[in-house]
Amino acid sequence: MTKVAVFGAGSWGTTFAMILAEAGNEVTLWGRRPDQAEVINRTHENPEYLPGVRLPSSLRATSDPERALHGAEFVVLCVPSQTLRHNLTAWREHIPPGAVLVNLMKGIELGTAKRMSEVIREVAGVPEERVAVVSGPNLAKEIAQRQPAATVVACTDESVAEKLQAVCHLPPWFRPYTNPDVVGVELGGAVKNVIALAVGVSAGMGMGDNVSAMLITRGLAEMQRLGVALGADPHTFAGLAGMGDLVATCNSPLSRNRTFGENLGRGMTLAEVVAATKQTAEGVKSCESVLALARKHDVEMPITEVVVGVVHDGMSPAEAGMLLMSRSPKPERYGV
Ligand SMILES: NC(=O)c1ccc[n+]([C@@H]2O[C@H](COP(=O)([O-])OP(=O)(O)OC[C@H]3O[C@@H](n4cnc5c(N)ncnc54)[C@H](O)[C@@H]3O)[C@@H](O)[C@H]2O)c1
Ligand SMILES: O=P(O)(O)OC[C@H](O)CO
Repeated sequence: MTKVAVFGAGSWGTTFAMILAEAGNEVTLWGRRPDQAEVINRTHENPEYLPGVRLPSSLRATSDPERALHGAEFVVLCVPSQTLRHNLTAWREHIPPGAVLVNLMKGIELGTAKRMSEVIREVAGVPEERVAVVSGPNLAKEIAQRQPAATVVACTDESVAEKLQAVCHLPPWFRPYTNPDVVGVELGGAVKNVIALAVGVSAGMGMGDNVSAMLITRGLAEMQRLGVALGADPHTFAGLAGMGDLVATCNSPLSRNRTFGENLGRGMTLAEVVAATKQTAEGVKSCESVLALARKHDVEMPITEVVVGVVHDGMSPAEAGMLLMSRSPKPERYGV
């Protein structure tokens, strides 16, 4: 039995912990509130994030990081991206030597423009072969309701990726593929949230499927351009962690990022949308760090530019649309 600690008892952390427990691992789920851990242990439900979903009785919850980490071979991290550095700094002294740290988060750190695996390596002081990423079209609510899903497990050490793949493989429900391209898999997850905000804004403005297809396809081009500049394999973006997640997130009413954008497109103020958003919409903060990364590497990301404009700089959705549609005409494959 493999011992796994999952940090973050929100929608995805709880769902992934459920998959791991049902796959036969010994799983401890850490949440920051003791009352939440107590409710999970007593009722086998996480009513705040996954109401009505029965969790495996073998899944234990705790708010004590040392207890969660004791003997863990895999340490899965699933807190909001902007809180990772602070949290991991507090947890690192209890991480067992040799444990593999697994990133489930889809954000880029504000201020440093670092990917989550970079933050993990830096804070925990572990080499790249001990850091893995899991990312793909994985809307937590669908998976928690036992709809089938596939994902990508990435690690530069393919034997580590294969071990993690085996640990979270749960036929016929959850199917992980491996990929050595950590940079591409991680960027796919972060950039698709920014594009989902744009698609949401257009939907909120009453635009139809041509507009969303245009944003998804040109969003993919932005994602790939940035990825290639950062050394990713361009093929990764045609896979589950690129196109797959982009399509799922941009089209789904379950997506927090798409919904956030939709509310802005309908004319709600930023403050109203923030107040209406109860869960983590990573693109709202990460659009700024994705843009910083693009500028640092001299990569053009026009959709990301206007998303930052609308979300943070008071640009109106109509103005954003005008700016995108008034750009100079180009061949489709210009700069990818
Ligand atoms: N929900 C999904 O469908 C899904 C799927 C794949 C990946 N992800 C990614 O997983 C990550 C987590 O998302 P989620 O959906 O679980 O979010 P969520 O909003 O459902 O849950 C976030 C969890 O983090 C906790 N939290 C909030 N602030 C914290 C802090 N300062 N310190 C410690 N814990 C804190 C919350 O209490 C909650 O338990 C995000 O990066 C998201 O992009 C989500
Ligand atoms: O709800 P979102 O927008 O955070 O998207 C959830 C997942 O990342 C989809 O794969």
